[in-house]
Amino acid sequence: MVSVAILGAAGGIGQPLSLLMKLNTNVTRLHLYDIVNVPGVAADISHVATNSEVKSFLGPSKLPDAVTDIDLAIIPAGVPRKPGMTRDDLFKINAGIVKGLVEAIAENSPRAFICIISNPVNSTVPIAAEVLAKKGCYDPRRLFGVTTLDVVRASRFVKDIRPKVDAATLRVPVVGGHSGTTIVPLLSLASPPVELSEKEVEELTNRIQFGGDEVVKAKDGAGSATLSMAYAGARFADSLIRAQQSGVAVVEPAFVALDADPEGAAEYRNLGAGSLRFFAVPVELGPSGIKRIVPLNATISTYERKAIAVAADALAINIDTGVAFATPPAAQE
Ligand SMILES: NC(=O)c1ccc[n+]([C@@H]2O[C@H](COP(=O)([O-])OP(=O)(O)OC[C@H]3O[C@@H](n4cnc5c(N)ncnc54)[C@H](O)[C@@H]3O)[C@@H](O)[C@H]2O)c1
Ligand SMILES: O=C(O)C[C@H](O)C(=O)O
Repeated sequence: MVSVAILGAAGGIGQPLSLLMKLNTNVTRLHLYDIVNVPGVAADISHVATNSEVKSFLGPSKLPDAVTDIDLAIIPAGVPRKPGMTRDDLFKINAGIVKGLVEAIAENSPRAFICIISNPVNSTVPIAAEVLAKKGCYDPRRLFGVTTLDVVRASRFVKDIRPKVDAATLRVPVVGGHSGTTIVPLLSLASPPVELSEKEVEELTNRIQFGGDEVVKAKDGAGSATLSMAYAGARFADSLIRAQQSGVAVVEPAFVALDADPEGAAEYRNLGAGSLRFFAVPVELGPSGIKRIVPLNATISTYERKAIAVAADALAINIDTGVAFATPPAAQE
């Protein structure tokens, strides 16, 4: 029995993500919540011939029911970028949306896994952590910023310059955060290994860091990545569900609290994460969420080390911004 709530289910990501979760045969109940249009989305998806039940929840008065008795909440609610905007420009609107949704989850399903897609992930995840802590139900092993799209892009973009590579099985670790230069692909640790020149590494790194901008530009005012994000979000959710159900180790990247596994985090702290509370790392998932932060067990290049240092400076600001929003400085005393 796996009950999943998608909050923001009528949106560009929410709709295809809801469909993909309806196709997931491990899901038994699907709660679709939005502040607009969600009855139609739910009615439509409910006709797909899989065994799960689909229920629609429209508007804030239905939010508590939408998040009652759920195992997993996926949050793509909020505004997307338009050309010329950074993800941080979305903070003003999305911070409050994420805060309200996570409060409702904490009150009604305090043990649910929470996957946050809403940008800026580098700040919305710290907001969620603060909200959960205030509600007395924060477990760092159960809260995830979804960064799967970054590794999906990394695999695909390598394929673009090395056509013989299998994009579906190539794995490139991506660490740091989820915006611009906070996204740090570790191409030297691609598995299976890929030989790349210095110039290729620089160009690929830049493309992976700014892959989101390619889509924002191409959509020309109509939003940002939705379909590839729905694929990435469904992949992450499926990994989480499989790990919980079967106990089989599944590794995925995510932007998580490093204190979910202080021992596993040590290597990343030495590589440049320093004292940051949150960082994107590969995590091994198990029945209770994060089982461990997976070590790289390898030496990264000087270029990658420098990129992590750049990422860490920006991330410190993003994380502080999120924490200060959820717990204003006067209240932190
Ligand atoms: N983590 C990632 O890799 C990643 C990738 C792509 C997009 N995103 C982010 O995901 C978010 C959603 O993008 P989109 O393209 O689906 O946007 P969208 O505008 O198409 O959809 C957002 C949906 O959220 C709903 N919504 C707004 N306020 C809400 C509230 N308080 N409660 C519930 N639902 C609410 C809207 O009604 C809408 O249906 C954006 O912030 C975007 O930047 C993240
Ligand atoms: O680029 C964006 O604003 C959306 C998302 O974070 C992405 O990486 O595609």
